[in-house]
Amino acid sequence: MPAMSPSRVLDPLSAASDLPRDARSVLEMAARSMFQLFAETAEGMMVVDRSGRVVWISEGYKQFLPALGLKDEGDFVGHSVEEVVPNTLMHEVIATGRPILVDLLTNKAGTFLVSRIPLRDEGGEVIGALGLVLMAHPESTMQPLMKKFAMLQRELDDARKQLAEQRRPKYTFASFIGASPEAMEVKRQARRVAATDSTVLLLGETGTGKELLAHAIHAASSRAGRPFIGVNIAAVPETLLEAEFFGVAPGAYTGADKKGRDGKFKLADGGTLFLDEIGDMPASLQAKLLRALQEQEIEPLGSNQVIKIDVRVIAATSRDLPALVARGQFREDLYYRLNVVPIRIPALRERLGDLEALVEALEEDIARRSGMSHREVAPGAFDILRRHPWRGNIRELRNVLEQVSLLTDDLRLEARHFMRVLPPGEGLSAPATQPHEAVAPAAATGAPHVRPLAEVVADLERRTIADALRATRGNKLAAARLLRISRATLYEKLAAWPELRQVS
Ligand SMILES: Nc1ncnc2c1ncn2[C@@H]1O[C@H](COP(=O)(O)OP(=O)(O)OP(=O)(O)O)[C@@H](O)[C@H]1O
Repeated sequence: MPAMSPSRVLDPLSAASDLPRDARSVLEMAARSMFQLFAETAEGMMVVDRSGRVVWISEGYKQFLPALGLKDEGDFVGHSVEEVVPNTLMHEVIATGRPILVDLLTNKAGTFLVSRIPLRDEGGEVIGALGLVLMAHPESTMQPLMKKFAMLQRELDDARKQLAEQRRPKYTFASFIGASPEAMEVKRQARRVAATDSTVLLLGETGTGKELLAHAIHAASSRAGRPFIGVNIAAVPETLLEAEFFGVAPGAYTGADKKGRDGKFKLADGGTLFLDEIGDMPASLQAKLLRALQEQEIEPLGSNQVIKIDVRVIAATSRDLPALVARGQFREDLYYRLNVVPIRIPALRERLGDLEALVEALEEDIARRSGMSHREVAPGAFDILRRHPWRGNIRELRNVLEQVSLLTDDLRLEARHFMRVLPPGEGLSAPATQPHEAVAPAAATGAPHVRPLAEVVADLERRTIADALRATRGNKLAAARLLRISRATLYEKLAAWPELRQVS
């Protein structure tokens, strides 16, 4: 059977017959040159008729004949394509009229990246098909690409796993240690609210376990399989808060944020958003937050589109919100919107019945994490622990246990060990240290007792920050201004002295 000329096979664009002659000839030329281009650039090309018989092959295709066990073109053209090309799907393309644009064909000649396109007559009926070998042996040519792809895929899987790990609730109700009536009441209220979708307001001094409880509520809710996203409002600079909450639309900024960025509300979609230190929410953003809570929709910065979200909010504060409302520093409507289910977590000094269980659990956790041996706290030491005011609550208790464990190798922690880190009369109301107090006469020797400089400086810093917080009635932004430091720096310092967060 003679090879068919390309123009007969590809009678171009029957639909163009009613075009002006010029336009029609341009289209015909285009079709012909496309055919020419494919024939020359593809590694090989063949045309089969409607019965699946090969009617034409390109020069390039001839290179594959020996590997197919054929001597020359005569052994190929005129034969059924299924007979000469094992595993071909050309007949399927003819039967369905649907192209297979990219496929891998493997047979005795090797593996080929191929493309198969049906050919139609003027009436649209399939009259044959065109087969292209785009790439021979792609497994070797594309191996570096495949390797890179596999590596990127692995990295993506790892990152996804890590993210899921981070978003998985860290704590459950079992992590909230305490069996005192006060602790049991907190757990009862939290369990009850976990079964609903209500907004929760957790109230309590710093370190009482508000964040822990927020995780536990999320873990016990129907949203447990979705993200838990936390934002510490006080720790984010005011100018960045809006973007942090609501996200940034693509193109709103140049540079790093050009592509846009999802805000915490969007990231928490379907799950729980924990707003820590809600009392520090700047007035400028309170209205926007109220709208997000009420309408369950947000508007990313630089966009004029609203996005629907489905987020359960758990807010927390150690500050006196009604007092902030009374002073006009917190919107009343936002306060009522947040105060749907308030849960007050008692301070550690109000539930000293839990002290032993907490010490036991925290000691175990410290030993596990640090690799140090497990320490036992002697009964006598508990007298001291019970007398301490614990302004930093369970976080402070944990820090004290950690400090004492580091100071001694003794497996039993006695009162004397704790006395080294819990000085008697410890209290924030003590008068501010004057610089000369760094050198005080040592009672026994009469020689001056010189304290390490870093200790004295830290002490002074702590008291000055406490003074600033007292002067501003706990308003951290105002305190930072008084101290002429940034809000972020103030929060860094407060992380070291959490008990100061209560000062107001
Ligand atoms: N009932 C508890 N049982 C065990 N550990 C607790 C308990 N409460 C708090 N903790 C531990 O104390 C530390 C402080 O808790 P958390 O961060 O939840 O307090 P917070 O009230 O959110 O503090 P802040 O107001 O300063 O953010 C954490 O290490 C937490 O695991």
